[in-house]
Amino acid sequence: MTAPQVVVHRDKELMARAAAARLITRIVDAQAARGSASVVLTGGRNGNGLLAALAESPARDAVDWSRLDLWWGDERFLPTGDPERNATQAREALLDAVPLDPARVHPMPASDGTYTGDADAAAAAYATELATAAAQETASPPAGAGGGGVPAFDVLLLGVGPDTHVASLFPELPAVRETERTVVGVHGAPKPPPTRISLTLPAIRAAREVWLLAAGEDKARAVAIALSGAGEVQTPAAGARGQSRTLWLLDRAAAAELPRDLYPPSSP
Ligand SMILES: O=C(O)[C@H](O)[C@@H](O)[C@H](O)[C@H](O)COP(=O)(O)O
Repeated sequence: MTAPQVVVHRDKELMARAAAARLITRIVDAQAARGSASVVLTGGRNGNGLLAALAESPARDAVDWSRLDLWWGDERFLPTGDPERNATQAREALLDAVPLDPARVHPMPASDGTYTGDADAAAAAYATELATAAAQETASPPAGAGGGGVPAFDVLLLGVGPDTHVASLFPELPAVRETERTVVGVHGAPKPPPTRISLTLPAIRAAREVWLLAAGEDKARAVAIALSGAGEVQTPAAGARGQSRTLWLLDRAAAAELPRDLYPPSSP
C-alpha cells in the first residue's frame, strides 16, 4: 500500500476539471496497456462533479467507452431509478452521454426487485459479481493485491465526508471493521439514507489507484485528521490506500487545516 500524495487546486470547479483530465489519461493508459480499464465510482457532490466535468471535456472522446468497466464503491439502498441513488446520479452526470457497454456497467443492487429490503443479500450478490469478474481477469493483479475476490481496479474514486467516512464506511460502525468480506450491507448510517451497501477497506485497498476527493471548508478538519496518522476505525478515510497510488485531490478550502509539512510546496 502506498503513502498518500496530496494535490491542492484553487477551487472545487478546477479540482473537478483537473481530476476529470487525470481520469481520462489514466483510463486511456490502462486501455493501451491492458485493453480495458476499470473504474469504481463514488456518490456525493465531488464524485458527481468530476463526472460532469468529464462529460464536458473534449478529451472524453479519447476514451474507448465500450472497453471500460464501471463499479460502485457504495450505494444508497433505494429503489431502481431513485434520484438519490448514486447510480442514478452518475447516469445523469455522465453515463447516459457516453457509449458504454451495458454489460460492463455494474450498479449495486436496488432495494426493489430481487433483494427487496435485504441489503445484506444485495451486498453478497455484488461480492459474487466482483469475484466473478476477478476470476475472469486475464492480466495479473498488481503485486500485493491480495486476490481478495475483486478485480484490480485501475482507479477507485472516493468522496470524503466531514466525519471522515468514505464509501459507506462510517467511523466506528461494523462495516469499517470488516476484514473478510469485500461488500457489506450498512445499517444505521448517520448520513441518510440509513441503509446502504459498501465496499469494505480490503476491497478498496485492492485497487491500483485510490483517489480521494474533498472540497470545501467543512472537510478541512476531516482531511487534516485523516492525513495525520489517525486510525481507520475512527477515521475511515485514513484506511483508503491504493496498491500503487493514493491520491488526495483537494481544493484550497479543504486543505486549509493540513499541517504545513503535508501541504505540497507548489500549491496555490
Ligand atoms: O453515498 C454517498 O453519499 C457517498 O458515496 C459518500 O461517501 C460521499 O462520497 C461523501 O459523503 C462525500 O460527499 P460529498 O462529495 O457530497 O461531500
